[in-house]
Amino acid sequence: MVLKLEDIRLSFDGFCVLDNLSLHVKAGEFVCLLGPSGCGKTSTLRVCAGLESPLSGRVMLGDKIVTDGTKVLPPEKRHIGFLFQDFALFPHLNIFQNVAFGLKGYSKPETERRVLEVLKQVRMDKYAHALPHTLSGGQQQRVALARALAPKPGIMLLDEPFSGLDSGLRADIRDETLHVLKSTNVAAVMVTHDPEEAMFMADRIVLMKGGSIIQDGAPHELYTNPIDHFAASFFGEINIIKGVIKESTAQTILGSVPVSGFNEGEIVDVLIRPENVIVRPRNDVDQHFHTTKIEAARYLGRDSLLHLCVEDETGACTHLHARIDSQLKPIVDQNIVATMDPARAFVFRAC
Ligand SMILES: Nc1ncnc2c1ncn2[C@@H]1O[C@H](COP(=O)(O)OP(=O)(O)OP(=O)(O)O)[C@@H](O)[C@H]1O
Repeated sequence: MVLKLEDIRLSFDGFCVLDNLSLHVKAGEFVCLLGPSGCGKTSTLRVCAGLESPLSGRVMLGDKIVTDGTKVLPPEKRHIGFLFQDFALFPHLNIFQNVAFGLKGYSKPETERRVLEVLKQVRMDKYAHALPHTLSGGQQQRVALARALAPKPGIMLLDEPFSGLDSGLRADIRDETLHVLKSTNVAAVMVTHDPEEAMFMADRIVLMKGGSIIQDGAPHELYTNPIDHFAASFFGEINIIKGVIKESTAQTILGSVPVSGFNEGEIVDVLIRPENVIVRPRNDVDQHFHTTKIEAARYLGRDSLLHLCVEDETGACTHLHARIDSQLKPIVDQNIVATMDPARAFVFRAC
């Protein structure tokens, strides 16, 4: 393991911010800390960096203990690379000097070789003599990445590094950052509150809430096998409908889902992603399906969003969202049949 956090407890003014948090990161692994604002992502990163003293717990970098309770090795002695939202380049130093700044104990020729090597890696070697203010935001972020990587850190810590960039540039820079980090095989821990960004970047996502880790796994595990309502709904909009347990299935207005561990007759929540609501035109043999109408259809580019009204036996309408291929042309008011793939639905105790 490159990084180990064990049972970290951190509080500010008596308010618990990290509650016995443990996290292990392997060599070359890209881990994203994901969660809503205030859940403790940045605090976790700051504990890794040595910028916070936890009440208890331990941090190890490789086999070295760098935080043991309140004994904290300072950040500059940890051999860690940092990349933050504000690039924090020194305005009076040119790009070469900015990157060379963190290289301690290198001879002059070694410094020159290493600086040009990392600038080349981020495609900024042509700008070695430029001053930071003459570069675009994306170029400055690439220089900041080169500066962080120059001393060959054991691990990189990234705190929302792309959030200051506009959306087109952000996509390019995060793609490039991922490839550069992967090519150097450095382990990385990145904070983000954007689930799409986490899925794009991460080998592993650590989902946090209220100072604790809720779920930890590969992006597809969190998306396809969420542990609870919060984890399921964090990765985008989700339909929540009621189900009744009958003979080991949750029976819903969109069909039944096989389950175990619930009591007969129990009311449960069934969570269905809009892309898992399947619609087709109603025909004569469909009497046993609930009456469903398309109330509105919105073209979103790659897919279309349908607002559906599914009527139950009493005529009450359940409003659901479905995402379908935008090539299909839905007709508003059309009578349809709505079902789902039960293997992609999530059943939880009603809350
Ligand atoms: N220096 C501090 N003093 C007091 N409270 C703090 C301090 N730093 C963080 N907190 C509090 O700790 C909690 C966790 O903050 P943290 O910045 O780690 O959350 P976060 O998940 O990174 O949020 P965001 O996505 O908004 O940055 C918040 O309630 C925050 O107000």
